[in-house]
Amino acid sequence: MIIELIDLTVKRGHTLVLNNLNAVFEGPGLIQVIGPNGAGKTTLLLTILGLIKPVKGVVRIRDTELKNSGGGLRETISYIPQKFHIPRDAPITLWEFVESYIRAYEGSMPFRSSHTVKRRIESALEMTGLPKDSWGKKISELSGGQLQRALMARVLSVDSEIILMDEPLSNIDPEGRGALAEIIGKLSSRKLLVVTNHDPVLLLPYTNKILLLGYGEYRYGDPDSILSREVLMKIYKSCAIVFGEHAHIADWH
Ligand SMILES: Nc1ncnc2c1ncn2[C@@H]1O[C@H](COP(=O)(O)OP(=O)(O)OP(=O)(O)O)[C@@H](O)[C@H]1O
Repeated sequence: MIIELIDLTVKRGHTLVLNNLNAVFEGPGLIQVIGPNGAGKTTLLLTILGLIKPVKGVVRIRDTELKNSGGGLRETISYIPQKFHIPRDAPITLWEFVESYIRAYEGSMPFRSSHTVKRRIESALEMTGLPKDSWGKKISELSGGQLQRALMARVLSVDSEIILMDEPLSNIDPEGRGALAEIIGKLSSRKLLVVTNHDPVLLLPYTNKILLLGYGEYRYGDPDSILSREVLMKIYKSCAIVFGEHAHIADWH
């Protein structure tokens, strides 16, 4: 799968967030999208999803095998949002939260047995480290980190070719972060993942390219070229703390 961003220019209100952005995300592989708060990471994902209309330029999503085929490919995208509001009185359990995603995602596909669906839900919940005694809990009673894992479980339970993840590790404790990073890494060998992040280090071993956004500016390339002292200091300014030849991003997110 390929996502092409061509002259992509996006405004939120009167703010120019993305300015003439050109990049090609090619899968399978992991693309990290980094940048300071408000740089446009979420905006980019929403634009790829077609939820925000660019003022100029286009997003093209196509299959490497079916060049220029177009049409219908948006169904192959899953999305993990950064914020997910659950009404306090929502009656749905964690199990049903994942199940409903499979049913919605595969609504138009041939009927699958409840047994297969059950196995996929169990496996997705286990993979994300959600304990069995939480599976029957109301989704509104989960902690922020558990909800983040539940969102990941939903995506793992289906087989989309492209997955957009908005800060999937941000609410997770350090041990869980390592485990989820490993899951993300494994997925990236089969799928195209576009992951926004504030700290690129954990996912670095799996990362093909990094897109660094910086208020209308951007840099796109191999991790080595983007995580260089010069590039980070240009975008993060005083928050890029330099230790010898290395730069560290101190981001207040
Ligand atoms: N609904 C909205 N209406 C108007 N402007 C918005 C809206 N949502 C975001 N913005 C603005 O768009 C710009 C980019 O926001 P976005 O959420 O894409 O940044 P981000 O890089 O994801 O930030 P963060 O790291 O804080 O999650 C910011 O200036 C923000 O204030």
